[in-house]
Amino acid sequence: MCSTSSASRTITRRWTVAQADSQRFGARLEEAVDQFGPLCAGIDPHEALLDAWGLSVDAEGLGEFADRCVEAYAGRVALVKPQAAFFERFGAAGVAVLERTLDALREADTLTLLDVKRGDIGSTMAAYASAHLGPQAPTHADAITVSPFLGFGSLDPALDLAEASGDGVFVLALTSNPEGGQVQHARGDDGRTVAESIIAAVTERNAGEGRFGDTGLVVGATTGKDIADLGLAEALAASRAPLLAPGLGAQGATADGIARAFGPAAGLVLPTSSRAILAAGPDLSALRDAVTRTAGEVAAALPQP
Ligand SMILES: O=C(O)c1cc(=O)[nH]c(=O)n1[C@@H]1O[C@H](COP(=O)(O)O)[C@@H](O)[C@H]1O
Repeated sequence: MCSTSSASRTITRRWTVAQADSQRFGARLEEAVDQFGPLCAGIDPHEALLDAWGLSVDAEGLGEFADRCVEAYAGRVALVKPQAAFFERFGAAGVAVLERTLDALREADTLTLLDVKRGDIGSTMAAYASAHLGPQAPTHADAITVSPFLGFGSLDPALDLAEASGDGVFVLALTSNPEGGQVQHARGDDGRTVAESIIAAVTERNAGEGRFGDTGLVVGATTGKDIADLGLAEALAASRAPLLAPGLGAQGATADGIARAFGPAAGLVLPTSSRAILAAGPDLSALRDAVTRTAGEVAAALPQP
């Protein structure tokens, strides 16, 4: 009797842990990458792309653009990254399109990373986080990008809400723009670069997690020379952080170049492309072909463990 109830408690506990685990962002991402490969496809409705697709440069054109992206991306890639700026520029109507886009991808079981690069003092950060993380959030994504340059600790409200709700956070570390080094390569009193300190803080958060922790890092696909010069490849490989690597295609990075640049960390990289894929639109089958081709190139260059 006693042993039966202890066995059933063990089974219940195992089930609860397994259920919680499958709801964690890192676990969901791992499943998606296993199924679709590591490509993250971006939705960046630049004005030039709206024009090229024959759409009006307003919330209506934006809505048609985003709907077409959902049709092309859903069920074809591990992760889709809408860039909030291109929606917010159209005000409330643009934000409504963003909400509808995130909901449609969720309905299709495709993970979303909302690129909002939020960063503020902790109390304000909590409000930013509640806009996007957790099921109560009006503009809910599976993960968001955040900026740690007000100090890593200022991100705590977002990291804590993500942990509580099973969502993820991607922390900027080494960005793809040339100006980033001015801040990210600077060294603190301990001799470490800012980028290295951010990687260390994320590694601490991901301790004990599976292949992907819930806290990712953003490391531009074009930063190969910096990764080598600053000696960061081993630290990235040990971080358990999904490594969002924007810059594939339009910014000059290639899938093979990303594999070389990240070396031992290559198995954690999510190469990210927006304009290079979107240039294939507006024709839906051409857009789908571009997604499939890019996903194939990325999967071949970055074999999964
Ligand atoms: O956080 C990002 O996504 C990001 C970080 C970075 O270092 N560089 C970078 O380009 N990005 C974003 O990634 C996307 C790159 O778009 P494409 O250059 O068109 O592929 C844009 O949405 C950028 O805002």
